[in-house]
Amino acid sequence: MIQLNNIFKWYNVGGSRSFVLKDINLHIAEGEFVSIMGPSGSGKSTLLHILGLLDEPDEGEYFFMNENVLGLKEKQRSALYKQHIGFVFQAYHLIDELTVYENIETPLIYKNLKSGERKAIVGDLLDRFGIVGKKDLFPTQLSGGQQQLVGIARALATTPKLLLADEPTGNLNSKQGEDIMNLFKQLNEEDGVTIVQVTHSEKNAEYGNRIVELLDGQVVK
Ligand SMILES: Nc1ncnc2c1ncn2[C@@H]1O[C@H](COP(=O)(O)OP(=O)(O)OP(=O)(O)O)[C@@H](O)[C@H]1O
Repeated sequence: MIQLNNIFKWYNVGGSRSFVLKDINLHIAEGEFVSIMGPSGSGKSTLLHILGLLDEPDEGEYFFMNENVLGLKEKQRSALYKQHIGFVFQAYHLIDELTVYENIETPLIYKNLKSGERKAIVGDLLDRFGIVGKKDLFPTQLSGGQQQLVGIARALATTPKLLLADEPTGNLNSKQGEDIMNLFKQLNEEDGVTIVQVTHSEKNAEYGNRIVELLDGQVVK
């Protein structure tokens, strides 16, 4: 599903290159549940954003579902994202002016689904996540755990093949974190969703089946 070849990412700082990712080679097969670990600043989020087509490397190749992603035009890349990828952010990134229902519905509007279809999908997700009673509330009226559930429901609305999550439990208490990890495990095992998460937690990493360890922008394990 994912093949990264010799990926480099750098920023120009004070006239010289400051490398964030150095020669990353990574293969992730469909159906895997991978955890990216490593110290702060090692490049985990940058790598996840590149995998999610939200950022681009400065050098290297990225094949996602056999497409040479870096050769694509912005419009094609965004179409690929909308069709196959769901992204869950640590800080939820919900739209405060929209209700829970509308937040989950947003990616479906971008996908040009008809109102009736959108309604059915959002209804199912609200049900599955046990938040039917919250559908007319705004994000600020929810707890952190509930907001993250909405973030995950929104990421899953388009039934992505690949779910990317950047510290999805970072702002949650341990019970909420466990619930989300169990949900990821279930999505991976029962629905076949490929998952890549960034985590600082060994315990969370154990829910997956493989750990990729980054150190100073390089894969060390
Ligand atoms: N716009 C930028 N200009 C310069 N350096 C940047 C920029 N964006 C990110 N970096 C640097 O890239 C490095 C990697 O950042 P990244 O967020 O990928 O690390 P991380 O491993 O996810 O860290 P954390 O665990 O703290 O979230 C950091 O040292 C950061 O300072």
